[in-house]
Amino acid sequence: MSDPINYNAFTRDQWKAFANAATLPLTQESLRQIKAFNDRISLQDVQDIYIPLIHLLRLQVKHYQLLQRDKASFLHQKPRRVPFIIGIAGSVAVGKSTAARLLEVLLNHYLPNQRIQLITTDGFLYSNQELKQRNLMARKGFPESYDMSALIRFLNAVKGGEPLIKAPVYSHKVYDIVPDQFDYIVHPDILIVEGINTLQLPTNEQIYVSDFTDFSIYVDADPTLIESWFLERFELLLETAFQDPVNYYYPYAIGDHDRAMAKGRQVWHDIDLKNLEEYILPTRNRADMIIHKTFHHRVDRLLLRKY
Ligand SMILES: Nc1ncnc2c1ncn2[C@@H]1O[C@H](COP(=O)(O)OP(=O)(O)O)[C@@H](O)[C@H]1O
Ligand SMILES: CC(C)(COP(=O)(O)O)[C@@H](O)C(=O)NCCC(=O)O
Repeated sequence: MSDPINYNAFTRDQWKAFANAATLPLTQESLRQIKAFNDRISLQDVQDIYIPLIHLLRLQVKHYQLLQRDKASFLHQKPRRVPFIIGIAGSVAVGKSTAARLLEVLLNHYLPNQRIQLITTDGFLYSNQELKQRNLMARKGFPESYDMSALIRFLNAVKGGEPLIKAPVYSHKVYDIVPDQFDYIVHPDILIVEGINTLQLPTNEQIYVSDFTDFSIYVDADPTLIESWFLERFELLLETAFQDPVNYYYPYAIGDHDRAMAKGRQVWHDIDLKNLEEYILPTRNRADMIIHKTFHHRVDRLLLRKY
């Protein structure tokens, strides 16, 4: 497929040249934080791909904050910090949460005066109990499985500057919403919102998640590769989180390994790939930036919206 006309496309080598020569090196502590959440992340990718991206984001944030200040002055309002929201979209298992956490560490390192917080839209999925009642257990991740109006209210509260905002929490470990557990959003300057639906058009709402995001990133890869990342993660989870008797996949974790992997392939094919093809991929060309990954999660191309 040819590139859409409203994007500039860059190879990895072209993109890495945009790194600022005066960039501070990462400290041992930041490197430790990156390795702590995923020791397979390539530090070459951090250097070549993510550091130039942080510089671009720094420009975006600076101009956004100036614009908010000037707008308040035009409207004779008291200036206030309006959070800048970064949306990260893409398929299940493409690496959104890994990219989001990496950006969080790097933004903390390179923008030390800004308060950075991270949230995932999984928390706005209906609970398994609610999904079962609605006959949606096989549709987890599809648009109708999220409480989109709660997500929109949450984002509106963040932008509106409410002092303490609660966000529900989803656990991959138990495969469900965790009752009575919340993430607390407290006056962030930058909020990263990661989730498959951050670029999606709503089914019932008048407002989109993307009405609240100031820079959106779509993490892209060939579906065959994403399937292999999904199955690798599934296999790892069989040995770890799925061993918890309350986990949805527990019967597979304690049963025959081949049967469990066949289940993983079926879930990928019938649920997550279907969701990718029908609802996620069609949102790709709404992103400000598309990060394309190839084998071993190596980023090979980037597309940046021109206007
Ligand atoms: N940059 C990366 N380098 C190495 N492994 C990665 C990278 N990004 C993601 N992964 C691995 O790919 C799988 C899916 O990533 P994850 O961030 O959980 O995806 P998502 O949030 O999109 O579902 C995980 O096993 C994760 O460890
Ligand atoms: C909760 C999710 C919709 C979100 O996915 P994520 O991008 O966080 O991996 C997904 O992990 C999921 O549970 N999909 C339903 C089918 C399955 O993979 O079990």
